[in-house]
Amino acid sequence: TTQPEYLITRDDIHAVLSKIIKPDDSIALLSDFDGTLGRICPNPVLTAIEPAAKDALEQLVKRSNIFTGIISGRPMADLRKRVGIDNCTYSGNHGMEIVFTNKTEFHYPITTEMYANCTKLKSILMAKYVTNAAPAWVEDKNISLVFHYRFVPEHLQEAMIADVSELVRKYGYNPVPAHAAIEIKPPVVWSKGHAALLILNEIYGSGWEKNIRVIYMGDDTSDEDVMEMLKGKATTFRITDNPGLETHATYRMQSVDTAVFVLDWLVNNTN
Ligand SMILES: O=P(O)(O)OC[C@H]1O[C@H](O[C@H]2O[C@H](CO)[C@@H](O)[C@H](O)[C@H]2O)[C@H](O)[C@@H](O)[C@@H]1O
Repeated sequence: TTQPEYLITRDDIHAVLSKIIKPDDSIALLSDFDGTLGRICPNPVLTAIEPAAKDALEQLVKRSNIFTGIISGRPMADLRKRVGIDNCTYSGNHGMEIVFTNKTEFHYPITTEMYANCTKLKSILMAKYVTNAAPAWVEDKNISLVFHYRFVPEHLQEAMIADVSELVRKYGYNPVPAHAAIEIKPPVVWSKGHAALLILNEIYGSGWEKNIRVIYMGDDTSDEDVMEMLKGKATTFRITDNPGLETHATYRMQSVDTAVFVLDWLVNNTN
């Protein structure tokens, strides 16, 4: 299938943005965090928001015609701390947790059985795969897990991914590929895409797609849910260094630097 345009240069991005956004438009800027506003690094505790992204966001949150929201796989509290900007809506755990600027919170209901399975799954994964020989590790996000395998020798990774995915499915959870990791999500019909729609409906009311310009940027498989669900209602950018990657996004672009360029463009070209 034909894939969307791969925007390489700043001129490419400028040309696209100036076509879709006029200075006085009402804009909803939604973004992913890791790999979009902060660079992917070996350990999630080391990730910080790119200083230029923070500078731009700090200016954008003050604009009355711009709404900003960040939707991440990280737990909400961790995300909020790492971004560190007030007047921004935060959604964590792949959309299952949301906190609006007026402090209203949304939590997708997780059953006791799901919590119990998550705990069981964690201890089985730890016992089976977190060894000196295969230094994988499990990130516990309370209602979801991440199995990180970056430091597992490459020749062991493929079989390990298959085994872990099978085990996750056995416990009714969903394994989703991520950067050197498997995101382990609870069996619920709720994604970053559902969170994006909930946020937009909450902020603007139904029918927002007629008069709000929505932008979404993200770099991972879980961001594809937003790109698919907002098709025709938003302009979405998939960040990837793989020119052959298939995506639901409107455009593809290369890196955190290009995401920062989008933020700076909004600062300089909107009122
Ligand atoms: O939805 P996001 O904001 O993109 O968060 C997705 C996951 O990000 C983190 O893991 C990823 O980034 C780490 C830091 O760069 C990297 O070490 C890891 O390999 C990546 O998978 C985070 O640890 C997860 O909880 C998030 O779900």
